[in-house]
Amino acid sequence: MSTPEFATGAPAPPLLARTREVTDPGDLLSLLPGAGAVMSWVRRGEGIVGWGEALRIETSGPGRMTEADEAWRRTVARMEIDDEVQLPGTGAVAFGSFSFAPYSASGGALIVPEVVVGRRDGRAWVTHIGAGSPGKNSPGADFAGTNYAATVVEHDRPVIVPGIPAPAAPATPGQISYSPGALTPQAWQDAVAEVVTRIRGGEAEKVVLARDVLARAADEIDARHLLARLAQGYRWCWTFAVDGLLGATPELLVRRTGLTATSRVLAGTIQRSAVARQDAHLGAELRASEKDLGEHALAVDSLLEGLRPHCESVELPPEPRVLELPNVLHLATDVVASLRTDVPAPSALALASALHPTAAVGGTPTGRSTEILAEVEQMDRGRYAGPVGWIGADGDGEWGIALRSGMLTSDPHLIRLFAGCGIVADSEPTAELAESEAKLEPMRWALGQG
Ligand SMILES: C=C(O[C@H]1C=CC=C(C(=O)O)[C@@H]1O)C(=O)O
Repeated sequence: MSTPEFATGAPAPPLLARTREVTDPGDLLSLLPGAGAVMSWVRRGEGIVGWGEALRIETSGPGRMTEADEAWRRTVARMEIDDEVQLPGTGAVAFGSFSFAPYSASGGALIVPEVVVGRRDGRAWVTHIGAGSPGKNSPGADFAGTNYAATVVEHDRPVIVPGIPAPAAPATPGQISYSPGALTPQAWQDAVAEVVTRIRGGEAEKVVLARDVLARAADEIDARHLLARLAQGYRWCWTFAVDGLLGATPELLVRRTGLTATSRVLAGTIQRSAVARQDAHLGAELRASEKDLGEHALAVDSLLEGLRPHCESVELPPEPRVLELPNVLHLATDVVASLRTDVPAPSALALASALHPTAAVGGTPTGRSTEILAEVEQMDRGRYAGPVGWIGADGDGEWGIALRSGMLTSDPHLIRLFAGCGIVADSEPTAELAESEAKLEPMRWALGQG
């Protein structure tokens, strides 16, 4: 399978994207073939999965998202799009993920898969993307190399599209052993204490401090096993996979649908107790916690600051609500905004670029807090806590914040897991370590056998 790459300044090869409605293909994630890169943006059974690489756009540096956005626009302008379904996620689609830090060696990538399968509001579709040579432009075009067998509904008559048999079920990774990443748990607690001292000294108001943990598996790690588990256990999160980064995030940086932008801001956390019925009081406790409300307000403010210049109106509830996940409860605010009509609307990716990093993953003020976390964490976060999601040909798309995630490495037995916690003046190192453990739980669970 070829993986064309091009510098963002170079002309993109012309591509043809063809979308057809199909009968329901069942669980989207179980369609992912074993070999090669897999892509996912799935929540509660809906969304898109993709595989193969028709095109890859790689960028780096502070302009990594805006450059990718421009390269995508140029690519789309030269594409031929034959889309009979016309829903968000149909037609030409690129999955993407971008580093948290501007100068991270991880940079960012937009990947156009060869095959995308999606489901939304009870309708399902398959998109094939390939070289748009003249012979492939006819309605009955043959997409060589297609590896998805689908029943396409054309003129109300099912037509079988040739393909290879359904993929075999992914293998479990076997026994897992964990070891500290950049900092041991004790060293990370010391780092939390240092950040608290710096915050009390007036250097910043809030700093989100992250840690990494290495998970080594006895057998090779199959991303599809992790994705299936995450989607099963964390249905209300977005189960994502792009370029080796995968996870189940509860936080939506921005979704653009036409002139509407929506966002789900999370900050302020309480761990759930092992016994669900002992949880009843936790939501009220979280909603009354001055520390958590303060952390949350800063995250909302940072989002609004980035969003307002692009909007005619912004709506949000006066108080955060409590979002219940299997491992933690979060304070959550859903924001809905109408984009300006007097200027061309920024794409979903351009909006993600304008909003990243919010104080849910960076801190307040943004500049100083991100300097502090870079000094104290002693690691490159890579793509963790950066924007992850997808963009369509019209600029609509969804970008989450890559939380509750792991990055596959060149060693097929090794994955690097991440979790971070908002640190404010009255944070307590032991409590923050426990909170980070709770945030690692989805990925630990996904690696498990159960
Ligand atoms: C940085 C993470 O979570 C953020 C999102 C929700 C709640 C958070 C908190 O309470 O600290 C964090 O701001 C993470 O999961 O790695």
